[in-house]
Amino acid sequence: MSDGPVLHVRDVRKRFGGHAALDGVSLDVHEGEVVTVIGPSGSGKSTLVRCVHQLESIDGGAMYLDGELLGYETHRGHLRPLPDRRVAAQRSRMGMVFQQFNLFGHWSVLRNVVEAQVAVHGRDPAEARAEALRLLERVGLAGRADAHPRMLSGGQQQRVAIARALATNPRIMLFDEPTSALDPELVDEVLSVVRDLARGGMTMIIVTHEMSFAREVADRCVFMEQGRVAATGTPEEIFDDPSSPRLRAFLSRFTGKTPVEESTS
Ligand SMILES: Nc1ncnc2c1ncn2[C@@H]1O[C@H](COP(=O)(O)OP(=O)(O)OP(=O)(O)O)[C@@H](O)[C@H]1O
Repeated sequence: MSDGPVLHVRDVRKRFGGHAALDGVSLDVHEGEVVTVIGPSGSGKSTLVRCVHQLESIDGGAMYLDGELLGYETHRGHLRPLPDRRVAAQRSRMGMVFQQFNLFGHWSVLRNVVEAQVAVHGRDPAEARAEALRLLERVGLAGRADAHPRMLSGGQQQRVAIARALATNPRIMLFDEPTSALDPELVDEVLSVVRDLARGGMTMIIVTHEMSFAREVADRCVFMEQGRVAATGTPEEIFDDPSSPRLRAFLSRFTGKTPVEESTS
């Protein structure tokens, strides 16, 4: 572990065909910090966390976890991609929660939370089971350990996914719109688990369209637009005193307030 940020993202670029999904994104996330990422559809929010989790390769820039370069190593003075098993090891130091839960449907809830601990971290199965039960308790699902995911509501499935992501004791949690696939009445139960993690000092990046939550839970908020970080600041700076007209216009969609027209942008 280094004294620097847990996650350091420097000038990261990602293209899909001719389109720049990330156009030079830089971001530091420090120990215990909660960073929420907001912005219009297609602005690159999901791509950013997917690149950090190495589900997408990057075309430029660099990312470091605890000072260690992600996805590449230096070999004879040149960078080369890391072998898959080392990518997997780096990935296992981050917990990712997806919009669509991505649980294994043929496994019980308990096994979903146990398996990565045993397979990736080589944890003793009995220890992994005890840890999984502790985490299921933490997300309010200790009583559903033997259920299969299809027997659970979307909100419950997402809480299992959070428990699973926590089970490998990650340095950082990455949430990619964790409530977007949920019926409105199930959103709060998931947000309250994320809120508890924030209070507990977990380092997190949360991509979300839930504006009041993005404000409430964040130490720092990032507004993305067209593959760039268009604004970053404290929740007060972003939500109460938005510096750019485009940020104001974006926020007005959620508050219903009309932004003040300005000639420059
Ligand atoms: N696998 C892919 N192949 C091609 N284009 C992609 C791919 N993934 C993302 N993109 C494009 O990259 C851009 C950024 O997408 P991304 O999903 O990161 O945006 P977002 O801000 O998360 O949007 P949303 O809020 O709708 O989820 C979009 O133009 C999108 O169409």
